Amino acid sequence: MLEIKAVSCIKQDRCLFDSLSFSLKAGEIMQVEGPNGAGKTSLLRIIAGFARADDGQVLFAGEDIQHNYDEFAANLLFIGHKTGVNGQLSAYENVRHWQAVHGVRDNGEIYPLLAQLGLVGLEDVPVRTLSAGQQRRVALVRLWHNHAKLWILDEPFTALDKKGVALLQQRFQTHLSNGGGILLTTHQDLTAQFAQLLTLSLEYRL
Ligand SMILES: Nc1ncnc2c1ncn2[C@@H]1O[C@H](COP(=O)(O)OP(=O)(O)OP(=O)(O)O)[C@@H](O)[C@H]1O
Repeated sequence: MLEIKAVSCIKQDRCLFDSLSFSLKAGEIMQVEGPNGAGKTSLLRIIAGFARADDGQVLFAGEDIQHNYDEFAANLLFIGHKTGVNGQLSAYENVRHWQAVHGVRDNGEIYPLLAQLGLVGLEDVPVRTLSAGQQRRVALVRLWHNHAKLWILDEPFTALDKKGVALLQQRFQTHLSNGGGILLTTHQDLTAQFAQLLTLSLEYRL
């Protein structure tokens, strides 16, 4: 699915990583770990094509993502630190917006889905008035409403309570068994839930 070939990244004259190579196959989950400032977010942004590597290549389905970025983007779901939720809109309106972007009509699934995510009674208030964990749950609705094969998630468990964490882990399992791939950063220990977890450790380099 994904192949990272000799990727390097330099920020503020500091080499965060150099000649980094690895691959992620369908059905695999990889956790990128390392101390603050090691370059985890920078790596995810390069793989998503939001930033250019100083050297190296990112391939998706055997093709450099820069050659046909639109096709890669159609297969990618990225949720970063900034969750992409519009705080002025309600949860319902946010989901409608994401659907509209993907040309999907309202098929009556939004309210049941928001209920599944524990947002009953909160569907129609501005998202900015919700708690941090509730706002995160709104952002994560996209994981239930998207057909992207590759998920790149920067700290997706942030602010979630135990039930939220379990719900998200369950969703990951379904995605993996459907042949999806997941690349994520998290301080959550996922080894018990994902026997097949791959780990990439970045060191803080001076
Ligand atoms: N756009 C940028 N311009 C300049 N420096 C940057 C930029 N983005 C990141 N950096 C620097 O690159 C380094 C790595 O940042 P990055 O956010 O990738 O780390 P991280 O491992 O995700 O950290 P954290 O665990 O704190 O989220 C930091 O020292 C940061 O200051």
